[in-house]
Amino acid sequence: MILTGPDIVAERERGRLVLEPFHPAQVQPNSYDLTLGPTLVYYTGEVLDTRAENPFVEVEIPEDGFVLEPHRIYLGASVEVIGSNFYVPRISSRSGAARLGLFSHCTAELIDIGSIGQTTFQFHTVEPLRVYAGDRLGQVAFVRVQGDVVLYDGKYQGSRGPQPSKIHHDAPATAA
Ligand SMILES: Nc1ccn([C@H]2C[C@H](O)[C@@H](COP(=O)(O)OP(=O)(O)OP(=O)(O)O)O2)c(=O)n1
Repeated sequence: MILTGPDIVAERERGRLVLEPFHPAQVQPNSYDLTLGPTLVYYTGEVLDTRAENPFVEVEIPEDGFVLEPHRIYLGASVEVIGSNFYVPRISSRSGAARLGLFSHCTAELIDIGSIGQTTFQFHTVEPLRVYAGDRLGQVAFVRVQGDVVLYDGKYQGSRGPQPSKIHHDAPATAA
């Protein structure tokens, strides 16, 4: 089950979920709009590698916007710090952005219960698309859980700004 907008407001007031900064205008019927922060990160290597640190550059989005190009992944961050020890936040594009061909995450939509931070958008665009810092491109919904809760304590805890992949830090899988 997904919290309604009024329940998101009430649960935030009870301290059961984090949405900071909070603006009532960003509350939607069953989600909260997420805003693009001022920086974007993209990788510079020709081939990305799951077992190595991938070089990247960080750019400030100019006042007149930054054009996202297809065939590239851009990492951005939500202005909002989000999370909950009681619900699972789930992020997605706002429909208005999706209607322009913008994917705001690259299949990583689930935020772990107990993970509190600025969400990393993984932007992928179908056509060249100009975006601006402050655009409300994403949204977060809060899903009720069932079962015992184990709070997240992973490598992206407390994220601020766009976070490149840290998958190369994973311990190698042991042979079966
Ligand atoms: N679009 C997303 C998806 C996830 N996260 C953050 C919150 C999640 O709680 C954390 C970890 O997500 P996953 O468990 O999906 O990622 P990994 O398994 O790679 O990381 P870990 O090993 O830390 O669990 O990353 C994020 O900021 N933005």
